[in-house]
Formats: sequence, C-alpha cells, structure tokens
Amino acid sequence: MARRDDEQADSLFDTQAEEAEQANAPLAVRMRPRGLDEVVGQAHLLGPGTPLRQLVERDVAMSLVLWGPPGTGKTTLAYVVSQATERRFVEISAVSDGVKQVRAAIDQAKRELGMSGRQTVLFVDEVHRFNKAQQDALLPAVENRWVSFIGATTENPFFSVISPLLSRSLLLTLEPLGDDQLREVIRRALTDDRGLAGVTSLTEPAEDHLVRLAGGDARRALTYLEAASYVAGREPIDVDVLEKAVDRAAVRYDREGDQHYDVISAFIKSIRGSDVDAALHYLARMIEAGEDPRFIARRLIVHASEDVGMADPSALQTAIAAAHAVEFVGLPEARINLAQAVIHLSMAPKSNAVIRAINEASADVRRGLVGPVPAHLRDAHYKGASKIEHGKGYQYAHDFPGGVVEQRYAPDAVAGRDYYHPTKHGMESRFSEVVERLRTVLRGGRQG
Ligand SMILES: Nc1ncnc2c1ncn2[C@@H]1O[C@H](COP(=O)(O)OP(=O)(O)OP(=O)(O)O)[C@@H](O)[C@H]1O
Repeated sequence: MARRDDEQADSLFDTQAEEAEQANAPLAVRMRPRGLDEVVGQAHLLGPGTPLRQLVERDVAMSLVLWGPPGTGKTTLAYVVSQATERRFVEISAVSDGVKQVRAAIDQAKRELGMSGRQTVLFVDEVHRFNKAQQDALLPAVENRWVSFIGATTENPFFSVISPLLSRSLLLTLEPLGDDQLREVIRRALTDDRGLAGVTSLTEPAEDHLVRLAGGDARRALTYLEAASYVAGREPIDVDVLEKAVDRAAVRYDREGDQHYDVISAFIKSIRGSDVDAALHYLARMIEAGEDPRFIARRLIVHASEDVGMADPSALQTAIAAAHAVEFVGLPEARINLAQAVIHLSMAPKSNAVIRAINEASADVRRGLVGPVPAHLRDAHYKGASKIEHGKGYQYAHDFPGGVVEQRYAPDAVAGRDYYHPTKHGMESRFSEVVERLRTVLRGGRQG
C-alpha cells in the first residue's frame, strides 16, 4: 500500500513538475496541438481515411517522412501520433546529435519493446542534416520495425534523404499555413488558458501585420505574439508595439491590395531600368512582407524573357533555376537565390525584342493574317499525302550549304513580314547581321 502511495506521490510530483515546466515554456510550445483535431490546416493529410488518420486510429506501425516549411506542424504531428498510439516519443536532432545518439535511442527502444512491449516513435528533426552514414544507422531499426521512424525535413527529401530510408517511409508533404489558418492559430492562443487568455489582446491591423510577418509559419506567429505581449503589458497589442517587439519596421504592404501591385510594378521597372539596388530593395520588401516567393520567381521568369531576352539568354536559365531553388530550398535561404536572379536580370543587357516579336506576330494572326500552310510544308507522313501533293517540293535544309535554302515557310498572308528585330545590346547585337543574312538566303536574295 505504502508503495502505491509513493507511486501516486511520484506521479503527482511528475505532473506538477510538468505543469510548472509547461507554464514556463514558450507560447508556441504551450499551444502545441494535443490531438489531430487541434492541428490547423494540412487538411489533405488529416481527412478521414488518410494514412495519417489510419496510423493514429488503427495504430498501424509505419515510418513517415514529413516534408514542409518551418513551423507548419511536423514535430507536432510526430508528437500527436506518438501520444494517440501510446508510444514513447524520443526526439533526436540531426543538428546536434549523431550516430551515437541514434544507436542509443534504438537500443533503448528495443529494450522497451522486449520488456514491456511498448513501442517507440523515433523522431529525427531536420533529418536532411544527417549525412549518409548517419542516415544508414537508422535503417536496421526501420526495417525491423524496432521503432516507428518519423523524419522531418524542410528540404526536398528526394535530394536529402537516402533512398532506402525514403522507400521504407511514407512521404507526407506539409503546406505553409494560409492567412486564415494563421489567424486561427493566433486567435486560439489569445483565448486559450494555456496561452494568453485574459493576458492581452490584439488590434485588427496588428493581427494583419502579424499574419504577414509570420509568412506561413505558425511558430513564428506565436513567438512574435508572445514577444509583443511582454511589450504591451495590459494594453492591447497594436502595430507599433508589434514592430517594437519584433524589432522590424512594419512593411506596410497589403498582399491583396494596391501596395502589392505598386511594389511588384516598381520591382519589375527597377530590373528593366537596370537599377540593381532599387530592385533588391523591392525584393527585400516583398520577402519581409511575407510575399509568396513562388510569385516573385514567376515574375522573374517572365521578365527574363520580356526585358532581357536574347541580349543575355542565360538570364532565363537563372530565373528558372531560382524558381527551382524556391521549390527545393524554400525561404529563408531561397531569398539568396532570388537575389542572385534579381542581380543577374538587373545587370544584364536589356532587350524587348522577344516580347515585341511575339506581340507583332500575334497581332497579325488576330487581324486574320493566317491562310493555309504552304503545300510543300504539310504533313507528308500519312497514306495518300503524296496524291494531294502534300510535302511535294519540300527541300531538306541540311542538304544545302550552311544548312539554309531558299524556301517559303510562312503562309502567303504574312510572307516577308519581319517580326524579330534584334536590338544592338549584349549578345543580341550579333543577331542583327545573322537574321539579315538568313532572310536574304531564304527569300532568294531579295531583302524584306
Ligand atoms: N498546423 C498547425 N496547427 C496548429 N499549430 C501549429 C501548427 N503548426 C505549427 N503550430 C504551432 O507552432 C509550433 C511549432 O510547430 P512544429 O514544431 O510542429 O513545427 P515544425 O514544422 O516541426 O517546424 P520546424 O521545421 O521549424 O521544426 C507548435 O508547437 C504549434 O504551437
């Protein structure tokens, strides 16, 4: 009996210690969802019948790789899964731990399994930071189901997680939280007893600003909110307090409204005008305001062709590479790739010949200048094509000196129309002469 009392006293002590620890924990930790139903967003992962639900409801042993931006719920999901399935939760950080800690955690999990039958969730945060040998150390435990491995990564696992580990795990992708979802996280923290209920409140503009600053990251939203609550004391948190607390000037920028269009317009015009510093300023402004980096990358891809074009064709490659980097790496690091693309495009020689060319060609088509494709160019591969003289007289360009031959390619309606007018800038300066020479040969010595 005495022993039972001791046990009760111990567990009471544990609970009190846990509560005290919890009370001192950062707001983001206190507000960690206790069950799947408290997880905001990620509906694609949490709906009825999804693998994650099955894992929790039917307690199937499974290994997972959770891929998503910071503060979207990777650690939370791992923890919730372990709680719901009454497994031990053991966390290893790939930043500070190594093979030794991995082996020790696996040995302990095996002992627990042998002694009490209790299973372990082995959560490896930032698993992409483990090198191959370190990831290899996890394999036997995953293969033999000594643990349910859950790896979290902010980087594309196809590049950063070894394939034997990836192929033995279910890959789940988490999305950045949307504005409304961040509002829900913030409001919950302001009204929940675990959070700031009765402690502070937030003005509407400050909430908007906080959502922007969070950039899809719930942890960041809660960290900033907590910092602001210290500065505000008993007063409501307004934009000034928030600015002071997070030490960042409010970038007054409305992602849906005019500011958004003004800033993006100034950004593009600065690139076009070759003012690299102004372009970088607007880039920084958009990033700080939480603009979607994919949106910025898409604009860069368009303007690499619209404003640089053939004056430096590699600008398009840089812009596309930056867009890939945004997908693979994500913010904050991908801001560096975006900046490189902005610098490349701003410093590159400029040409609008590409957009003018396609606009003029399209204008003619819209005016009705189309007409039949010349017979000698028509498809000659099907039976009977030769009977209607399709392909007849077609000259195979490679058979001629320089690979170019006098031949009509355009339909009558636009014969002799020149759409491409190379500028004299950058690499395109070489094309003026080339295009003239080509046109002369194609048109049998006739100019224009
Ligand atoms: N989807 C979510 N719903 C509700 N709260 C969330 C969600 N995602 C994150 N949070 C809040 O943010 C805190 C941090 O989240 P969590 O540790 O799960 O993020 P993470 O994706 O593992 O981030 P990181 O990659 O930085 O480790 C949680 O304790 C919780 O308060």
